[in-house]
Amino acid sequence: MSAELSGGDDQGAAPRLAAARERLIVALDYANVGAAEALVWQLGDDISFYKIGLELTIAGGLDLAADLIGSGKRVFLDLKLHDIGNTVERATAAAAARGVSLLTVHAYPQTLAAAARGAAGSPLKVLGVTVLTSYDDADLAAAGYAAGVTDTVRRRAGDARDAGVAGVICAPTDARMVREVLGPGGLVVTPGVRPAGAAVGDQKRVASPADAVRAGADMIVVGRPIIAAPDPREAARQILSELAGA
Ligand SMILES: O=C(O)c1cc(=O)[nH]c(=O)n1[C@@H]1O[C@H](COP(=O)(O)O)[C@@H](O)[C@H]1O
Repeated sequence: MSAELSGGDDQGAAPRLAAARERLIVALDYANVGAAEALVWQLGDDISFYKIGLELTIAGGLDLAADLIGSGKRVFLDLKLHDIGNTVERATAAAAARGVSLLTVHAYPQTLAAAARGAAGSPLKVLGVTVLTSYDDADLAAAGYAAGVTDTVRRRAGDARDAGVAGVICAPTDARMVREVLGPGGLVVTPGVRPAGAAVGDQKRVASPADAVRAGADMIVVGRPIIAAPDPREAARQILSELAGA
């Protein structure tokens, strides 16, 4: 273990690092299971929570989800469901039966309510996606929405709260406002996280890991800054250190 992660003589470092590990979800955004498995192996005990999204699910990621859960990791199934209520409810129940910890649906009232029904009685936590972190006001306008990002995120966070789902996905730049809407018990998860100097790519509403947590995020989702780094393990460790100091 690196000196930075072992904490040296600092007695409080180990619990802070343990808390940081609870906050970091690594997005396995790969088109094949072998590449995802290799990264999980490389990251080892540093990472305990992985996100499986659309790309990896299509490539066979549901079997990997089962393997990860079997080996003691937690899995966030990021399918961003949005369909008629019956379909969303049944798909959510199917996700719950697989033992995943988190599932995304788009934060529309009908969809949220259906997902809440599907997850009822299970430990699965449903997260409503408010406004994608790759969107800004102009993108919402282009999609036909009259309201801008801030008002839309606030409204959708309120809808998620009212539907009784566990929480929401939002940009780190929205986290403070969303925390006020959800209250202390709501789960605030933020992608769009970029350590200093990392390429922003297609994300438009971003903040650093430490700023995301200071703004109220319970957990952050990080993909390319780790998985596309020359040394993913070192990149993950630097983010953990930043979170531990936040
Ligand atoms: O639901 C998500 O996880 C999500 C919502 C959102 O608004 N923005 C967003 O980037 N994500 C996901 O979070 C991850 C971010 O990846 P990077 O931009 O590579 O860190 C990707 O897997 C996205 O699918």
